[in-house]
Amino acid sequence: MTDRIVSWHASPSKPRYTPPAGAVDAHCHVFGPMAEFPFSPKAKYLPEDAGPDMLFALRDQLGFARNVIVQASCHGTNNAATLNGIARSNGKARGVAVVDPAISEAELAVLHEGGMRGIRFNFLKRLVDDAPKDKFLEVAARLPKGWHIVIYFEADILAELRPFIDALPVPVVVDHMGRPDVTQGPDGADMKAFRALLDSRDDIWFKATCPDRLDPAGDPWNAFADAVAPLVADYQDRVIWGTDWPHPNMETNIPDDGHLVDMIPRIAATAELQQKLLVTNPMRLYWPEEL
Ligand SMILES: O=C(O)c1cc(C(=O)O)oc(=O)c1
Repeated sequence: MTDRIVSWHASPSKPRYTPPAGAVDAHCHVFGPMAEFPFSPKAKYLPEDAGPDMLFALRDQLGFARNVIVQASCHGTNNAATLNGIARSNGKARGVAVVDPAISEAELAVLHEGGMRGIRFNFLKRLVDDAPKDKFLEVAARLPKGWHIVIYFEADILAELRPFIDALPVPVVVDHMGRPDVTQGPDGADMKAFRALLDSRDDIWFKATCPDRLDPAGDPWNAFADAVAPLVADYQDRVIWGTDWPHPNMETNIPDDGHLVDMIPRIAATAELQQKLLVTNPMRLYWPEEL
């Protein structure tokens, strides 16, 4: 591994769109700081430090109230950096862990105490060495009460993953909609397959995230808006939103986070949809005791 990557915008703009009170950035990460929380020896990228102070400053600038910090693959199965971010948030962050499937119930309870409310299974070959479905199913069956599974995969393996997803015994949240080709439009093959997945169970949720990763035409990401708005409207009670800051691996076309926030009214046109996307839905998953 060579140089450390800076994958985030140096001076994101102030968004024109103002999120509703209590809005949750429900997909973001922290990197390090490395001196305190070293990266995994198996990490596929080595980022510069992007710690909790930076995350919370961005949260405030963008007009959000809370964060869900998802353990990034560069930290492997050591969740210390993510737990540190949650601990320093004054109750304004919760998280999703990545665990060794052999983790004990006692260790899972410690993660729950630390604010974790789910675990992530990552199927992207460029990010992880292996994704053992049998072991994932085993640990999925013994999660703390109320937890869910976050799953990250690309559209071309959705068909192959269907039996595995069907067997997951808790609610499932799909990262970045399983990376559909948004240039196919709202009725393209990838969106059809993803809708079929959502129709197969009413406890499969998704993140309407990452125009920067999914729309090759770049900002203002018009194909993303066209393809995703109907999905948000049709499945409005099980969709959440996040910045994806600090945008792991984005070395070119790094998004302006203010512009990402300005995508929100384009995929959720009414105040009612925005309230569900940014407040009600993420609160149901991450702070249900407050509802
Ligand atoms: O597409 C990616 O490169 C990516 C990586 C990670 C991670 O490294 O955890 O998380 C994401 O949400 C997206």
